Order: sequence, then structure tokens, then C-alpha cells
Amino acid sequence: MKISVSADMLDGIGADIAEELRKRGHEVLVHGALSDDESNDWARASEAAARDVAEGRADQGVVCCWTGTGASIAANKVAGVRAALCTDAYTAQGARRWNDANVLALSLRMTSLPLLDEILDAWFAADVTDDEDDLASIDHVAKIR
Ligand SMILES: O=C[C@H](O)[C@H](O)[C@H](O)COP(=O)(O)O
Repeated sequence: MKISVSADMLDGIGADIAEELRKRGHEVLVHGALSDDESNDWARASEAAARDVAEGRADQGVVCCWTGTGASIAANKVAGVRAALCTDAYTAQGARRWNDANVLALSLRMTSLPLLDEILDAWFAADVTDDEDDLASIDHVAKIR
């Protein structure tokens, strides 16, 4: 898959996230502190990754900041993006399955490398539900303005 990744700093898993995705065979686009971009603040970096997803340059995104909150808030402002801040594998699986999340938001502070591995395993293994009620909820969210 093509994954667009952003972080506002290289602290914590910021130094590892792009390589962890490459190791899994993904093609990685980078933004913010992971790149030569001049704008490496969490708002602009996360927006750039989210726009890659919304505009088809990437299949999915991973946006990171120290808490994960700013990155997720910024990504969710981009139409067509469903960013989910995930702190564990179960949440990541649920975000894909029940929310059809297309952007994974992570806290650089909270996410250890082993936890990142578990979260990515769960995220990429999960399929979107075929439950009609969940699909209707996903569709409803898409229409919220
Ligand atoms: O939501 C915001 C993020 O957690 C930032 O990573 C955090 O604010 C730290 O950014 P700075 O070092 O620029 O204050």
C-alpha cells in the first residue's frame, strides 16, 4: 500500500515510524519532521498527509504528534478523511473494522516500538465490517457538515 506519514518531531517513535512501514512492504510518503518540508508543525504536517489520502496520492495515512490529538484533529478536518487516534491494537482493529478509518493517528509519547508493531499488525489485518448498521453509521458520518 502507499502510506502517507507525518510527524512534527523525531522524538519517540517519530524516528522509526516510516521505516517500520517500509519494513512491512509499504511505499511511504513523508511529511513534517520526517521530510525536508519547511512546515513541520503538527497541524500542517498532518494536513499534508491527510490530503495525500483524500486526493488519492496515498491509500492510507499515519499522522503523529506528541499526544496524537493535534494530528488527529487536523487530519479529520480534511474531507474524506476518517482519522482515529489509536492507543492499542484492539482500538486500531476497531477503527478499521467499525469506522473504516483511513488515517491512523498515533501519540509519539505513548506508543512504544512493541506497541506500534501490535497496532500496525491489527490495523493492516482488519477488514471493514459488512454489518449494515455500522455501514450506515459510516455513511452518516460522511454526510456530517
Ligand atoms: O497536539 C499537539 C502535539 O502533541 C504536539 O506534538 C505538541 O504540542 C508538542 O509540540 P511543540 O513541541 O511544538 O510544543
